[in-house]
Amino acid sequence: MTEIDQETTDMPPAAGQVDLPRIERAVREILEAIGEDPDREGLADTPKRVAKAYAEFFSGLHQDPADLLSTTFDIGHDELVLVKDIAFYSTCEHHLVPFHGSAHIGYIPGAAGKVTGLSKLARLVELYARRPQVQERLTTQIVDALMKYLEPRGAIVVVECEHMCMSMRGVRKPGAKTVTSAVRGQLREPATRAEAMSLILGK
Ligand SMILES: Nc1nc2c(ncn2[C@@H]2O[C@H](COP(=O)(O)OP(=O)(O)OP(=O)(O)O)[C@@H](O)[C@H]2O)c(=O)[nH]1
Ligand SMILES: [Zn+2]
Repeated sequence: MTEIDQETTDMPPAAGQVDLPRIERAVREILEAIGEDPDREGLADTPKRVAKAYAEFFSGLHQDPADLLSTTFDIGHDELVLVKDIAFYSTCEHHLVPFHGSAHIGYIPGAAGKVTGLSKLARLVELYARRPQVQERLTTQIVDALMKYLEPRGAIVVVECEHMCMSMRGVRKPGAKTVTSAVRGQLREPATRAEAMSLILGK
């Protein structure tokens, strides 16, 4: 059980703990409900494994973007910074199955000149991906965190994903890609936005 300080974070409410034994009990219950024998050899350790996996899949609930983005530096760069093709896995909050793809993140540093380490942008994607999610919220949470902590002139986030809930079940359309974008500040201006989009989409 991991406790966190909710006061100082902008994490969702009730995100304070992962109760591994409770997940184990629930997984055992699901195995029985689908007509399996949770005590057969191959499944004996499965509830434990799933509990550990879930703690990992949802670890972003217990992380605060402030911890990632509060260390910034000024390197006198006031043009677009773009990191593209940040691969990630997330979990669809409707079906609890994966969706996965790439995020592309760009921002134009603001008057304060705040620039963050490039890896922090990838960590920011992980932080929001490792929660029960929908792609639209993931996209806006990333861009809003950039705006809040880096105070840039503008920011853009484009996310492209395949959703397993559309591939392996339901409508069963493997390969269908969902693209979402969120754009803030100066990057909303047509010329700047077009430049960023052409850099993102020019593979
Ligand atoms: N907008 C959005 N929809 C999503 C996302 N992930 C899954 N969905 C959709 O959420 C919807 C849930 O629809 P429901 O009708 O409540 O659930 P369902 O009966 O399982 O739907 P089907 O997938 O059509 O079988 C589905 O259309 C999913 O494709 C996402 O990230 N964003
Ligand atoms: Zn889904």
